[in-house]
Amino acid sequence: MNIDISTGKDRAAAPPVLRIAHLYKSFGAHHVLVDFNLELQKGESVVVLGRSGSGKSVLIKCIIGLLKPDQGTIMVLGVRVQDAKGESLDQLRAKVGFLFQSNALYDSMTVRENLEFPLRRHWMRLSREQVNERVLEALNDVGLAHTIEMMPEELSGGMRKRIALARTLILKPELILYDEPTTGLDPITGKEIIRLMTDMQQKYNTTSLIISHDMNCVKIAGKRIVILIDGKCYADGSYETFCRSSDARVKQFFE
Ligand SMILES: Nc1ncnc2c1ncn2[C@@H]1O[C@H](COP(=O)(O)OP(=O)(O)OP(=O)(O)O)[C@@H](O)[C@H]1O
Repeated sequence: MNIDISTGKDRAAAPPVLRIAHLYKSFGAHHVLVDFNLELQKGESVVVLGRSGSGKSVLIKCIIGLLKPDQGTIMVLGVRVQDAKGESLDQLRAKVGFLFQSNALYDSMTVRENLEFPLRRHWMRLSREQVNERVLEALNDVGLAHTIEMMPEELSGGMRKRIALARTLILKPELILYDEPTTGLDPITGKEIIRLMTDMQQKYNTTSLIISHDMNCVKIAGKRIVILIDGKCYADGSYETFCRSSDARVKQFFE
């Protein structure tokens, strides 16, 4: 049996939410991802840790279909991302949430309108009342119901990150991809965001893939950590295991 360290479940029992097999991506002679492999089961939270320029963003862009891999397979919820087009790509995108490093809020829209936007795009059949309920639930989840009529520019960086998280959660995604979620935040606010992410992951039993080089993020959110070195999954384990590692390339992150 292949037991998952974060959920205690047999990895082989259910199909993975995300399966990346033999992924290669180069830019000219620069080989960024070289036979990268990773599987995430439902409910898992995995942090991909890597130095600046190691290929974390390239990895996430390949997963969401923004970059085309040179070789390999990326399966998200049973769909091969490289083959998904039109309606099937749209359906897949509704099930995968993405928290951008920049938050990507619309500055000309209120918080309410920012949250309604993805709902209107993917859940067109919801009534006005249902939309209101979903917006309020998402805002309550992140503790910011009082900001509903505010503009993004009136919010602090930490609040904007929370609103961006609420906007991701509103579609109740099965998989959430986080791109450096603590960038630009002070360490205390950063920790609050990570705790909120882990609370939400438990509440909705979502699967999370977080790319980061913030060790607070790794410690709090990463029950399972994958270290990206030389374009590969160099090591896969827990924070505690890596803290005890004698491998110099692992130790450089955990010392
Ligand atoms: N579109 C592109 N064209 C050419 N090279 C690219 C492109 N996108 C990324 N790269 C290169 O791929 C490498 C990995 O970039 P990537 O943005 O994935 O790093 P990262 O691990 O996310 O770094 P950071 O933590 O600093 O954000 C870099 O050397 C980068 O210059």
